[in-house]
Amino acid sequence: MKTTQYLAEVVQELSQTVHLIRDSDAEKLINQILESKKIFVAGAGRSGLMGKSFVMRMMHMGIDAYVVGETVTANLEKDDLLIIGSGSGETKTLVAIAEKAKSLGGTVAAITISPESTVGELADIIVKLPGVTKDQSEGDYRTIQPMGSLFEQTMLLFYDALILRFMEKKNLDSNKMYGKHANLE
Ligand SMILES: O=C([C@H](O)CO)[C@H](O)[C@H](O)COP(=O)(O)O
Repeated sequence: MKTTQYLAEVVQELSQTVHLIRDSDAEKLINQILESKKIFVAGAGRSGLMGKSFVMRMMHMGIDAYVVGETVTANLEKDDLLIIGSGSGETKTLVAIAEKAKSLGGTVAAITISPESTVGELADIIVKLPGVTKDQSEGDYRTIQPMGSLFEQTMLLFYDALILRFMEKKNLDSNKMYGKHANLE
């Protein structure tokens, strides 16, 4: 098959996953972000890369947001929210980070394929995304893509959709947000 035919298949998979996400879950997450003082986003590997792009856009909206593990990341306190993006919900470093956040009195949200996973069990808010886990052992969705690619792509687009919902709620537009874009690049 040609590369563009594969691309069309990927887009087709993504257009189907959209309908399997519950808006009520997304709205709970949005409201919690709006109520929280600081927002932390954690994820490993590719799931972590998607989280980084979400933090960047939150920063553009004026939200006090951090990527867990960066040199300049602030301390998590009681009124803060930790968002963990993990397909499996079993990545060891993320389990430890979720436990630590809970012990500090923070709220934990999980974006995952597996609400019944360890991270899912620790979370106060869960957004279940369709896909299959990286070992392809869990998930109720079939994909032509390797490992957790479908989940990771869905998560990136879900994060971008959350940003649009925020922009609507906070009456922001791209021009206002661009004023906060890095200019030393
Ligand atoms: O990097 C990853 C991998 O390439 C899977 O497709 C994963 O995102 C990383 O290993 C984290 O896994 P999860 O916590 O299960 O998302």
